[in-house]
Amino acid sequence: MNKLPPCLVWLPADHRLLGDQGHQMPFLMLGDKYARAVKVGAKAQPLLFPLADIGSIDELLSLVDGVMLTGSPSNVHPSHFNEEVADPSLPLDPVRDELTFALAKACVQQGVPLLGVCRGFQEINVAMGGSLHQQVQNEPGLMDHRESKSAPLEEQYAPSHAIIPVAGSALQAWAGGAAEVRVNSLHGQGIKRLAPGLEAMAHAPDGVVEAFAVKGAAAFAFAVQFHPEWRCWENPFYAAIFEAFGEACRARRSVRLQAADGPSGAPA
Ligand SMILES: N[C@@H](CCC(=O)NCCCC(=O)O)C(=O)O
Repeated sequence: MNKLPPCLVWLPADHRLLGDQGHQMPFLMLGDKYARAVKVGAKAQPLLFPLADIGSIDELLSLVDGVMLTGSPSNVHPSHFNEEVADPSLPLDPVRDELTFALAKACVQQGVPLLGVCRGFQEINVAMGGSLHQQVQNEPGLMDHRESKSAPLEEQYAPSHAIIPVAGSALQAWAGGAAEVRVNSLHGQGIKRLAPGLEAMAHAPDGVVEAFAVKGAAAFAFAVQFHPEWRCWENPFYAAIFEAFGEACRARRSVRLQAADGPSGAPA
């Protein structure tokens, strides 16, 4: 029996300047924990397409079985929801914005499994017509959803607040039917207006949307504001998210390989 090719998941890179002041160079970066969660949690092969641009999206999507939009210290540029930058000291990544907005919409249109995490969650919402609070902690009645940057990483990514799953949602199933589940929280931006094509799957105690599904999506199309990639193999809730994503990607691989073999199923 022929061995199946690996299940491939595209994770778009961050664009960052690294190096000493005055000698900084542009780098393309992907957080280890995102790639590791795809490999260990989804049992798929993480993939980078350096310098991928809007024009190459369709060609590159034909090569993969899923897309994961990761978190990042950079913010979605507020011009995408018609606002000026509130705090210019916070990092941006307009190159990433341009690719991921188009990529998220292409995944939904083409039925490519899509998982968004933190910044990726925010990107999908804005790409589909929603908006963000730029600094949730400054909004009356809302919590501070940021981490303590001086704390050890284990503390930064430890559960810090509860979320309440929406009854009947996929997130409630991933949480084993729990009425609430505790998650980590490392974000300053947050959903202000949920895009019309999205439906909330969970809220924080202050009402901030913490997870959503794409309405009527042909394939897996979910996003979460928290970080389930953090040691997902140690947390059944986080693990269930990546297991479901991996299953969706393997289903896509079957369809993709059949299409590559042609209508008769024989190699084209
Ligand atoms: N910058 C946005 C998104 C926050 C985010 O993705 N945090 C994680 C950064 C580090 C990591 O990749 O885990 C915001 O502040 O809302």
